[in-house]
Amino acid sequence: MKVGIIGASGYGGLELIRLLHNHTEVETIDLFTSSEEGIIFSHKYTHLLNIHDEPLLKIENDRLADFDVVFASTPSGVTSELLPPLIGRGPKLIDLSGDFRLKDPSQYEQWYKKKPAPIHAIEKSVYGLTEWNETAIQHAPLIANPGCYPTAVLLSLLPLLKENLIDATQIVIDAKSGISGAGNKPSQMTHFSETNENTAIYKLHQHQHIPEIEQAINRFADHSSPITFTTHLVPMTRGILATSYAPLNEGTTEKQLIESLQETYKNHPFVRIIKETNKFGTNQVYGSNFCDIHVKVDPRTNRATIVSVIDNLVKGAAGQAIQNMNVQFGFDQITGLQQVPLFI
Ligand SMILES: NC(=O)C1=CN([C@@H]2O[C@H](COP(=O)(O)OP(=O)(O)OC[C@H]3O[C@@H](n4cnc5c(N)ncnc54)[C@H](OP(=O)(O)O)[C@@H]3O)[C@@H](O)[C@H]2O)C=CC1
Ligand SMILES: CC(=O)N[C@@H](CCC(=O)OP(=O)(O)O)C(=O)O
Repeated sequence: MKVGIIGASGYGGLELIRLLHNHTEVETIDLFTSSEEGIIFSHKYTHLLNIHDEPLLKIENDRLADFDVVFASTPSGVTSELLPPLIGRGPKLIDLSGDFRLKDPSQYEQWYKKKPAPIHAIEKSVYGLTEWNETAIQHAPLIANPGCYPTAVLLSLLPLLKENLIDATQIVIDAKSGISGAGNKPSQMTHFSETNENTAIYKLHQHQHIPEIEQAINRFADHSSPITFTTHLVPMTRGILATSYAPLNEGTTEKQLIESLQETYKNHPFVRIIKETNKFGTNQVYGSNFCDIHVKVDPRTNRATIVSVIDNLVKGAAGQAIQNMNVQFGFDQITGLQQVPLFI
């Protein structure tokens, strides 16, 4: 199949390239740019020498319409204009940005502070949390790939919320991300001298993933309480660790929590439930499409601590996008995504 990537030079784009090169069904990968047309890609990124020595292409709808699938990995506010004219013109569309995730356009305006996508396009888009929305993804013309934090949080919480094992009104989520989550554009926030030897909380109560997580909890687990969600930047390149705390509902045991997770994901190869562990961290999924989940009850407080880890660029972005492509095209979900984590 023929693949096009818009935003190829960004972190999500580079990860798509890395993973798609091992995909047995992919014949060609063409790379698009909004700012560096004609630049030889391997001159910009030496690690792609002898792999992508062709020039970057200008983004043009007629050209994009020829692909089987087009991935867009661009900043928010770009695909809301770029992709709607391509819906139904041929390629399956997979958007890694937040532009089509929120079903209520006023929420997008409020949290992203940008103009929302046209409502007809939002209505056609399907939320790409693969393990929870596979049937809809199969027929979707446009996939709204989930945010990195929501992927880690939702995969760990949805089974327990859906089965009413934990108190949905009292969820507190404390999440930490590596710096690649902020993309390749340098900023004050990601400057080495301000991130090295530092851990910082950011976007307190204002993070754009709050409404995305709440929307998905409502949709897939039928609870509508607001969540407390905080994000932290830690001095590492990749990885997200999300720790959620929730009181147990009457009668819930730790065994039930573990069994709920195991049962939910028994046929899902990328979600691993880690039963016993003293150490649980982002390096156990680094470079892979796994989401690992661990849950433990504190009998002193009767609260559950639910921890999950992903690689933000793989399961949190490019890997899940390719998993969704596999579902759309009827390939085995693991095709191209069997990388063993780079532990050390
Ligand atoms: N980094 C992460 O861990 C995750 C990111 N995301 C989301 O995925 C998207 C991409 O993220 P990421 O790769 O990190 O971002 P980057 O900033 O690293 O890359 C974005 C790329 O988009 C292209 N671009 C910029 N402006 C435009 C424009 N106006 N039109 C077309 N293309 C444009 C640029 O390439 P060029 O100048 O060549 O056009 C740039 O390289 C974002 O929306 C992000 O929020 C989602 C999950 C995780
Ligand atoms: C470390 C870091 O800055 N991470 C980004 C995650 C970006 C992302 O996935 O945002 P979208 O919803 O726009 O896709 C953030 O917290 O905003």
